[in-house]
Amino acid sequence: MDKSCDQSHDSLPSMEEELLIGQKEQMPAVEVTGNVALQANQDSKVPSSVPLSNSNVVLDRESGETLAEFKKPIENMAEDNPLPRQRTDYPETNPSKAEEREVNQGSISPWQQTVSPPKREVASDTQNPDAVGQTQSQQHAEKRRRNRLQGSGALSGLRKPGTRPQRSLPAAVNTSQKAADMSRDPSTEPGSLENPGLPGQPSSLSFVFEEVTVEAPIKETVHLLEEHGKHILSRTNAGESWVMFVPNFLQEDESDVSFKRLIKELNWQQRENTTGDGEMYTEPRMSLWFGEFPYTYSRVSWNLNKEWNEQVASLKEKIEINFDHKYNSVLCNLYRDGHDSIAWHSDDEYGLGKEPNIASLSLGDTRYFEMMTKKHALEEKEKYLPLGSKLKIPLSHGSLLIMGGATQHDWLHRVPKEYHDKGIRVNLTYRWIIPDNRDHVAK
Ligand SMILES: O=C(O)CCC(=O)C(=O)O
Ligand SMILES: [Fe+2]
Repeated sequence: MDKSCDQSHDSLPSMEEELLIGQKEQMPAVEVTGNVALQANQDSKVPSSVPLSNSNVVLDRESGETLAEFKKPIENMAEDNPLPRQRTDYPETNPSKAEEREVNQGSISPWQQTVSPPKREVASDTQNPDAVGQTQSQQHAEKRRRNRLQGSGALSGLRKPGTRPQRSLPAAVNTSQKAADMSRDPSTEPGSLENPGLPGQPSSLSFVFEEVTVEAPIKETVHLLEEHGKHILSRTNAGESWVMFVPNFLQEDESDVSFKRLIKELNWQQRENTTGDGEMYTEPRMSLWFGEFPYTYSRVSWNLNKEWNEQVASLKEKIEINFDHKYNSVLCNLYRDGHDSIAWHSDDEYGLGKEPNIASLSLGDTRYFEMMTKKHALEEKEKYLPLGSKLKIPLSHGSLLIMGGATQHDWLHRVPKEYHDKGIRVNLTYRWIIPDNRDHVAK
């Protein structure tokens, strides 16, 4: 266990709402431009057939030097990888296929349950056999009672802590338009209890209601974590989950130099991956692996790469000295702009051991790192953060985030796409591959 982490205070994360999140732009002195094609063609230095408009060129603002050029395959950039990099070590914690898709499409918790609405309901008390013999006020009271019961029944027992309640709102539908549709469903055939109109025709007196499940306009609870220090997230049967956040781990000038060097010197690659259904997709980011062992996550494998880049190695040493923890490998990620992302996953490969310690150093534009508890952890009793809520950590230029304890077992994390101007961001996630487990890195 990381000694320096044990020494630090176990403070709760800030409970501020998302509204308080402020963008602290810390743009290093580099410039990304997509207009080089135009300039190049005007200068006639580049053959016009070269499709440069599909690329980002990174310029050093001070020297004007080109640091790197990244191709942007727009057709692949539009979508995030369709499935998260979900590992299979702990199958009971994995969201189902359908849930995984939801996770990638939006901010719905993967364990959120959908309330199946009853197909149709008749909302006309005047046609209701139960209403016969009742006075008008009795009928109104009965109607209110039914509505109350119906309202509570729609959600009872189905919603788990932390999920957004789904409200079933009745939506009036045109009965004549729906007549053909209704005749296919015996329970809504006119004349049945559900639809007391005459057989063969919809009742002119009754309104046919269709229950539509809509997202309740209730904001998901999002906690912003931006305070320096160790934060205990949860305690479950698997143990304590914690993160250590050091917003200014590197000085500004050290961050700037590292950022430029990493962009320029690393042989960044955009990898192809495969979904659980066997569909190929291009990862929406660039990456590179350094380590004395090969590494496999999802269905992407990296060969061992012992030729450590000098800057990546010296940053590793700096973290090791400060936090008394050793790392023997690193997955480097480069997010070209806000369209690049990494989907919900946990770094829980067997080769990383039971309680992986992962040190994540960020350089360049600030991106939000989001965390949420896995399904199984929701059932646990002891907790600090309300399980099911989401955590947002602004990973800024020079910041360090260490994840430890049961975090990979009980929590998922991602860097979502952002649909406003975002510059390049480099992230180095240092890990320790247990030599004895190295042959089982792939699952
Ligand atoms: O870019 C980041 O901050 C996260 C990267 C990550 O989660 C990973 O490489 O496993
Ligand atoms: Fe990760």
